[in-house]
Order: sequence, then C-alpha cells, then structure tokens
Amino acid sequence: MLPLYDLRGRVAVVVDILRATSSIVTALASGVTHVFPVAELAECQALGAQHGCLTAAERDGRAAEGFDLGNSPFGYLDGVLPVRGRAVAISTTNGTQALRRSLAADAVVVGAFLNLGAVVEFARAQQKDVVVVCAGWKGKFCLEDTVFGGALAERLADSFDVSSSDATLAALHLWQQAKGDLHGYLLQSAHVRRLNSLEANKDFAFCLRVDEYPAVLPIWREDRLVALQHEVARTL
Ligand SMILES: O=C(O)[C@H](CS(=O)(=O)O)OP(=O)(O)O
Ligand SMILES: [Mg+2]
Repeated sequence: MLPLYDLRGRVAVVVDILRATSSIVTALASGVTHVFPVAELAECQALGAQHGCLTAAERDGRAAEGFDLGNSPFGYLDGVLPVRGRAVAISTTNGTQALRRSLAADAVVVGAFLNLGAVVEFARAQQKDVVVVCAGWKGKFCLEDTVFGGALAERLADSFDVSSSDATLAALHLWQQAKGDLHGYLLQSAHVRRLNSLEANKDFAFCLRVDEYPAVLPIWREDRLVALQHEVARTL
C-alpha cells in the first residue's frame, strides 16, 4: 500500500487536471455509477474481473495494453464503448496514486476545471481546512494542477483566508496570470508538451473547460468514488 499523506482532520481535494481527475469527473458525468481508482495495473485488472466493471489504465501518457479504456475523457464521451450504468476501475501514472495517498483525510473529493463550481460549493460548506492535493508528475511539481488550486482559492476568497499560506498565495498568483488565456498559458507546461507529442491536443482543450460539469462532485465512499450531487453537497 502507498504511504498516506497526513491529512487527518482535513478535507482533501485531489487534482490531476491532465488527465486523471478530469477523466473521472467526465466518467461520472456520463453515467458511470462509480469509479475504483487504484495504484497498480494488476489491481485494476483484478477489480475488473471481480466486479465485472470496465477497466481504464494508462502509463506515461499511453493507454495500457489489455484494458478497455485509457486516460482520455473522450473514452467516456465518444460512444465507442457504452459506459452508462457501468463501474470503472482506473489506474494512471499520477492521479490515482495521489487519490490513494489522500485517504487519511476526513473527506476526499475529486477536483478538475470541469467541476470547479461543485468543488467550490463543497469546500465552502466545510468547517475544516481544505487541502488541494496536486498529483503533479512523478512526484514533481506541475503547473496545471497548481493553477487549478489558484482558481479554487480565488472563488473561495470570501470564505477562506487564502493568504494564510505561501503555497495558496503562489497558486492564486499563477491563476491570476493564467486565467485570461488558460489554454495559451498552459501551452508552456511540460505535460502539455508530452500530451501534444501523443496527439492528445483535444484532451488538453477539453480538460481546461471551466464548469463543464458544475454539479458533479466525485467523493470517496468506502472503497470507491461516487457522484455527490451539487444540491446535497451544499447542505453538508
Ligand atoms: O495520462 C496522463 O495525462 C498522465 C500521464 S503522464 O503524466 O504523462 O505520465 O497521467 P495522470 O495520472 O493523469 O497524470
Ligand atoms: Mg497529470
């Protein structure tokens, strides 16, 4: 098992804009019933067999062989494989690892630009510190996840002290630089260059759509992610 981040007493918003958390939000928005995010490919396959669910896997930006889907949000949108009413086990290079490592938090939700509004509503209703867990890339900083943290901080500035940490302030400043042309700004990032080389420009553009699914909030329950409806989140 992966070592856990010490998030006890806090709420974790796990973010991997490119592309794991964007794909998970899209999956639930497309009628997937629940998602099992796992660290290892073998575990992903085993869950697929055990639950009769779809499997999605990616390593180093490429769809892993022997799985139903890769890590593209379009896998849930293009209609090639019917996904409505199905569950999905998923394993990716960074995003599902970050999710598994965040499970010590009091609540774990999934964030992306696609569901920013749902994350904002949920975070506002919490009486606890909210930590944005940026998946990054293989243990390193990445621009797109941090810029998302800044977007969240800006929307929460009326209810949280966003200047209480340098990390939050830095993220906010990056977002303020980026938001006028998010696409152009993130074209500089290493991951976008990697995705470009894998001909995934379409995924990049899609993952930057803000509030495409403003009512979809994936939340960890027992051993899986399920969609918590926006209206419910507001009353928690
Ligand atoms: O599929 C992705 O976008 C990345 C692959 S990598 O970072 O280029 O190795 O995986 P993710 O877990 O979504 O960061
Ligand atoms: Mg990533």
